[in-house]
Amino acid sequence: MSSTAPEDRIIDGERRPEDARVDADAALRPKRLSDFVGQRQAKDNLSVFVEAAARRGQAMDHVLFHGPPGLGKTTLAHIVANELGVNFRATSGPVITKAGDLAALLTNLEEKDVLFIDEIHRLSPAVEEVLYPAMEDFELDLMIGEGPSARSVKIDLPRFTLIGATTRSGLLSKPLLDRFGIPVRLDFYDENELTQIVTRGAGKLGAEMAEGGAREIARRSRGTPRVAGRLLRRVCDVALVEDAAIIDREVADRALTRLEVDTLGLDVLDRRYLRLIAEHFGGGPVGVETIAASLAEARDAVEDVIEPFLLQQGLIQRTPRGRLLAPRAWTHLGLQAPNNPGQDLFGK
Ligand SMILES: Nc1ncnc2c1ncn2[C@@H]1O[C@H](COP(=O)(O)OP(=O)(O)OP(=O)(O)O)[C@@H](O)[C@H]1O
Ligand SMILES: [Mg+2]
Repeated sequence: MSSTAPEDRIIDGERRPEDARVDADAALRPKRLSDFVGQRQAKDNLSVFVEAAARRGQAMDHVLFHGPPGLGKTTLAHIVANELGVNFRATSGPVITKAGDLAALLTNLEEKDVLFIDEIHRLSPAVEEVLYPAMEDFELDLMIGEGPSARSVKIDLPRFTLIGATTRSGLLSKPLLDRFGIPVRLDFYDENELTQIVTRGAGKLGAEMAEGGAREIARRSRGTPRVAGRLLRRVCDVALVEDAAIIDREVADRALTRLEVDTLGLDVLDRRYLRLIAEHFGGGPVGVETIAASLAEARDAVEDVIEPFLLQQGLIQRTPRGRLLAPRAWTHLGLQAPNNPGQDLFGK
């Protein structure tokens, strides 16, 4: 059995080094809310808050973007700063190791600026402590010195907007969560939205794309724009080598099949996950620890990278006793479900 590390998968939404160029590519990344496809509710809300802030002439309330990787959290953070017409300063949870690092960032902000903290669930508790009064009262409480001579000083900060992003909002402490006035959850995109994104992306890459080709790529992109962008580039490569003048459904299908991305957008690792539960655990329920160990993957990777899409697609279910294969997964694998499927479904 070939072992595909999560970071090697073409269809995982997680950011990879090769994406850096494209993610950061100013031409590909939508810059205005109106260019941003999908996430209708998030966009509607944000546009109201942006306008209200502009009318009041004040900093916008703090925003938390949460949801699976590659759905547009960083993109939206840039867009918000852009729409507000303010500076965008970016950092990330693991980079801020000391309270002083955060203090330095905060004191360098200008009035109404956006401070973006990616992977905000990875802030250390000591750094979080500094963040609370900064978010709430725009004050910095710093301890200077150590031991008996230590004293605390308060520094006023400009009113700023903190934008946090996380794939794991469950790991955020309650006090931190409570300080975000505008929590925004991003969800997987539907096929039409991704078709639009692929079509637009093909235009920017200068590729001839038929509607059927765009739709085929969209269908197999796991509801994730980053995956759509990645598949698009690979399909374009194949089309180039094949001398295909236009990318239609057949060209896209051939290319994606060659990349082992199946009709639901599942790859080798997803199918291994599903087969494992089907063939070794009779369809489940089986605990996530057991699954992770059997796949030789980290539990985090299983929960954050593999499962969200399988759950969203109704291929698996989460029960108190573990993961259970849904009827759709049996059909997709071309396997017969056991006679008493789902006997645990009703919490017996
Ligand atoms: N709605 C969208 N329309 C067009 N392109 C999009 C959209 N959302 C995301 N993208 C593109 O998908 C890629 C990933 O987006 P982004 O980096 O914002 O995701 P993310 O949610 O921050 O991911 P991560 O959790 O890994 O940080 C980028 O190339 C971005 O341009
Ligand atoms: Mg991001």
